[in-house]
Amino acid sequence: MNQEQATGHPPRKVGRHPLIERTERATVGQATVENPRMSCQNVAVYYDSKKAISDVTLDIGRNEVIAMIGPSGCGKSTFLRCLNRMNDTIERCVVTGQIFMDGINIYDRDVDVVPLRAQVGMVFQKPNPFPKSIYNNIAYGPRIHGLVQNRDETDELVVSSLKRAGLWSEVKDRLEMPGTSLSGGQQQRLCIARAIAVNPEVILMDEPCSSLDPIATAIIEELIDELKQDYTIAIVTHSMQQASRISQRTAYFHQGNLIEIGPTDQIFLNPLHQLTEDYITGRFG
Ligand SMILES: Nc1ncnc2c1ncn2[C@@H]1O[C@H](COP(=O)(O)OP(=O)(O)OP(=O)(O)O)[C@@H](O)[C@H]1O
Repeated sequence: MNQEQATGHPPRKVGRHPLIERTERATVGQATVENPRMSCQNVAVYYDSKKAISDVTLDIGRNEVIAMIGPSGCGKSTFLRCLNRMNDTIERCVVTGQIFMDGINIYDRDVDVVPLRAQVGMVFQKPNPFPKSIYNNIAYGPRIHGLVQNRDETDELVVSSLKRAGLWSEVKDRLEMPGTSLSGGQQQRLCIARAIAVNPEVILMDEPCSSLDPIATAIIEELIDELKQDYTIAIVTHSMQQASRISQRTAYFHQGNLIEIGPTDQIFLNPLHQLTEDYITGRFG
């Protein structure tokens, strides 16, 4: 009698135990998509001689929310920071491989990281408004990048960015107040509005709700769902419930390897890899 006959279930495609698969590098699932927004090829990251990310090949689709999940220290944030070269700001961090966007490898020597980081914006774990007014938190980036020429254009962009981030009605009467005077959830939406104001194509979010209460979290999740109509969003989250609520694809990382990538429903309901299953069922992590 074979396994399927014995158990009523088809055999797992990758069934060996995680502890004897430590050296396995191949990603299971569909890493490529048609017409990707970004395409990562054999990306590895080192902090000094320590390898934090090994050979990740993964497409980021257009207008999708892609979630990065995995146990603490598996490299989710490190990988996310590769997508807009934020790792360049970390001393002794070296990134190898290629990440293509609009046919250009963003790691090419002549790529200017300033416009890249506008095109691929970032929202951090802890809201980090500038020590400026709500208005100037939004206006600063567009002025620096030459996206606005006068006060009327700036006003218009500030209003539209705050509206898109779902914050306008809450702040329209206090635009001159410091950004830091807002609640944590409002500050995080201000940071999202700030990212939106410089006309990004991709928004990276590194655990954007981890410091927020459930109500503020629900508002941000709703916002992410709306924003995907116009942007691609890559989000690192510790919350599997959050990943399943908001993302269309999920990438599971383990010890610096991209173990599995696939449609979010499949990852949570019918993962292909034993390591993914162990993580989502709470066996470790
Ligand atoms: N600036 C740094 N210098 C040296 N090592 C680092 C640095 N940042 C991260 N690392 C190491 O790289 C590995 C991956 O870390 P990373 O923060 O990317 O993981 P993570 O999955 O996002 O973790 P967490 O879920 O806990 O935030 C870890 O071993 C970590 O200690």
